[in-house]
Amino acid sequence: MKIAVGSKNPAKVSAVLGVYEDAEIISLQVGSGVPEQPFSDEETMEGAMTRARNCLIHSDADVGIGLEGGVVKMGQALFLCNWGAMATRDGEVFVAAGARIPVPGIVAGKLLEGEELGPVMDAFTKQENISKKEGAIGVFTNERITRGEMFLHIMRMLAGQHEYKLKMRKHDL
Ligand SMILES: O=P(O)(O)OP(=O)(O)OP(=O)(O)OC[C@H]1O[C@@H](n2cnc3c(O)ncnc32)[C@H](O)[C@@H]1O
Ligand SMILES: [Mg+2]
Repeated sequence: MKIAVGSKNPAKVSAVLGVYEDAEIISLQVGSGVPEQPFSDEETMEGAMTRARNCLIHSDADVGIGLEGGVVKMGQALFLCNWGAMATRDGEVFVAAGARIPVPGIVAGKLLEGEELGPVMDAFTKQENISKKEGAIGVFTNERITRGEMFLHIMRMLAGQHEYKLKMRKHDL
């Protein structure tokens, strides 16, 4: 099976590798069709789905994967929100969401002013490329859950839904 991932971000690509160890995996920079910083579940999920479909348009892969990070407002707090999508050649699209935690007020304030989480996290931690490494979720959970692990969880839910569908289809025959 050939799998195309719609991102070059190592935190995302490693999560796909973690589930599909034996597959041929390619990474492509594709459009998400949503703002760089999605601000709702709907927007973030749509970004993941568009990336997944774009992977099938721009490659000959059997399966396209889109992983997208955003934030969502709940009450007074902003929560990290992450979605994954898997598109297949027969037109199926599976989706799954990741674990969420609220971000500290100082970070939320910057995002509400229009800044992007990636650069805000780098400034906050005085480090570089946090979004490609442990991610915001890694920083704020003391690295008990890294961005890669969070996406790995999403990948398991995508792969599992795909497998279940194939299993059910076999039973129907
Ligand atoms: O190259 P791509 O695949 O776009 O990877 P990305 O790191 O930009 O990731 P997203 O577009 O999915 O995320 C949207 C924005 O939120 C940032 N972001 C999302 N989750 C993050 C996290 O856990 N840690 C740091 N930044 C994060 C990210 O850097 C972007 O500014
Ligand atoms: Mg991005």
